Amino acid sequence: MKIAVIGTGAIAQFVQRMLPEHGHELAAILVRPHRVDPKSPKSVGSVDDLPAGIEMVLDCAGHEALAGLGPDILARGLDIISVSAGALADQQVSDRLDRAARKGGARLHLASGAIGGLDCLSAAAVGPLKSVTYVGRKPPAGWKGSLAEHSLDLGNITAAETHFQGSAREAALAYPKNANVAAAVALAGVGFDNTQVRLIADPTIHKNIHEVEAEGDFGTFQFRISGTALPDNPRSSALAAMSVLSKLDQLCKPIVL
Ligand SMILES: NC(=O)C1=CN([C@@H]2O[C@H](COP(=O)(O)OP(=O)(O)OC[C@H]3O[C@@H](n4cnc5c(N)ncnc54)[C@H](OP(=O)(O)O)[C@@H]3O)[C@@H](O)[C@H]2O)C=CC1
Ligand SMILES: O=C([O-])CC(=O)C(=O)O
Repeated sequence: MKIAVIGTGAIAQFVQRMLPEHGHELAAILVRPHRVDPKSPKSVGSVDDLPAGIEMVLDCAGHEALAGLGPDILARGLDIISVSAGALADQQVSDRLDRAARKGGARLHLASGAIGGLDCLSAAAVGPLKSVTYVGRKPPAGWKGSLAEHSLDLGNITAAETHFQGSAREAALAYPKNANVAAAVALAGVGFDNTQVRLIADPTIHKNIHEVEAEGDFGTFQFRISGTALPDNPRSSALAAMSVLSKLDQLCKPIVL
């Protein structure tokens, strides 16, 4: 496929690097207008400047990019694969994306991101589900630049500290760079308002640990992943970048899991 990637950060760089190996062509890199690289013909500063023939847009940039650029892209009939599930916690953003996708006959595909087990949760939700809880635990550096800094001295904590407890909607809105997993779990399971979330800064760990527990007519479910962060961003797990490519692969296959 001929691909446009939004962003040039840790996830975007990983995805851009891997595209040829997965049989795709990186045709454009969509950045903020003032970030356009005059030395790179692929660098564009607006949806209008995307070259003809793009078949898929990969949002590797976060909530602001999906909320700001997503509707225009979808309304033009272009599908998006996005890492920014948490942006949908804002009902207005979600409605705008939904309307644009219907108008353009396009689809917004949410990458599973740094978590797994979403297939099990969404099947179990048919049951229905009784409860879903998600606990996100990262080393202090993984919470830099987030709301955690308001309640914790991240550089000096010596034991695990909870800095957020509430619904997935509150988590996703308050932690746009850290709680997309909470949003994905919510969307697969019992929704933004009924998913209970706890976020923890833990100086004793070196991985991003995500745990989900669910209960319902299907039985019980426990999921735990200990994810390696991307070298360029301790906030983001490598699996989140990998999940963009695996979603892209799935969309290209005649037989899908
Ligand atoms: N689903 C999941 O499990 C996960 C999701 N994420 C989401 O992915 C996002 C990106 O992660 P990561 O790559 O590590 O972050 P980085 O901070 O390394 O990179 C973010 C990139 O996105 C660009 N960007 C942000 N907003 C816009 C915009 N409106 N238009 C164009 N470009 C934009 C930034 O450009 P600039 O420098 O100009 O701001 C930068 O190039 C996170 O913010 C988070 O929301 C992250 C981890 C896991
Ligand atoms: O990358 C991770 O481990 C999780 C993350 O940032 C998110 O959920 O937004």
